[in-house]
Amino acid sequence: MSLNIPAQDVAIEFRNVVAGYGDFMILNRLNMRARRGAITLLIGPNGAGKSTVLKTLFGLLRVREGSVLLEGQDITGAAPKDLLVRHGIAFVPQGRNLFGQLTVHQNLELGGITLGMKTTHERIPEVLRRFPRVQERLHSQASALSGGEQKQLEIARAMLLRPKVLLIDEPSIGLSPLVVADVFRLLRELTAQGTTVLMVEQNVKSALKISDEAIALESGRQVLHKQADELLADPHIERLFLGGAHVAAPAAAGA
Ligand SMILES: Nc1ncnc2c1ncn2[C@@H]1O[C@H](COP(=O)(O)OP(=O)(O)OP(=O)(O)O)[C@@H](O)[C@H]1O
Repeated sequence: MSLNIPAQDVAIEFRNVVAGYGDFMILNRLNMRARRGAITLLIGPNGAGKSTVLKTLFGLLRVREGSVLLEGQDITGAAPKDLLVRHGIAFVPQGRNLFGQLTVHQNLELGGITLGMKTTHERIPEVLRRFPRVQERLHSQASALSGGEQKQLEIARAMLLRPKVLLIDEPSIGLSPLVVADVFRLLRELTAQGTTVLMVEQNVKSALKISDEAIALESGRQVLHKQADELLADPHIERLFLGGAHVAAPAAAGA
């Protein structure tokens, strides 16, 4: 089951993608499409291959078969640096990914290293306007920031490159619900400006509330692709993250 996205609105497409670690394949002929300018949430049980989708898209895992397309262009086999610089795909992985000993400003400078210092310095104030908490801590050591501020800094650093697509893996880990709400709000703002977001998040119900669409994976295949609000209203929603999303819901009594 899949939502029908007109070809010109498809930002990301996986066509029959096989990818994995060593001899063990995690994505098993995965077909999926994510809409341009939308937040698409990847859900599914542990080990379904959600993070593997992001890593494959960012060129960290080799595509063994099939192809990956960005706005209709074949990007299969491209290196992470090219995906970032030439194709505008940014990746914010799980956990902490900052240079803790450096200041917030220095982390931003490093994020813009491929742009050159002049452009980076022009863009830093522009990006920081959307991240007031990060701006306040500009000259602090990155490791001194709270978990939420660090995650915001990672997103700010990715936004310096004005990516078309932001891949974000489990942004809520270790953050309080209020801070998570802040991070989610920020992602919403980014899509309002045309960025496409593909997110993996265990906090499924909160994430669905700010997502447009959701794709459920099981054993490296898409088993469902629906509007986020439709899923939220589904009384059997738990099956999506426990597995069994493809099993038809029991018919309501009298239906
Ligand atoms: N570096 C690695 N080397 C070998 N196997 C790996 C590696 N990373 C992940 N795997 C395995 O690949 C499978 C899919 O992992 P992936 O992280 O994509 O799952 P996921 O759907 O994101 O689930 P989770 O919610 O558990 O992170 C898992 O069985 C995992 O053990």
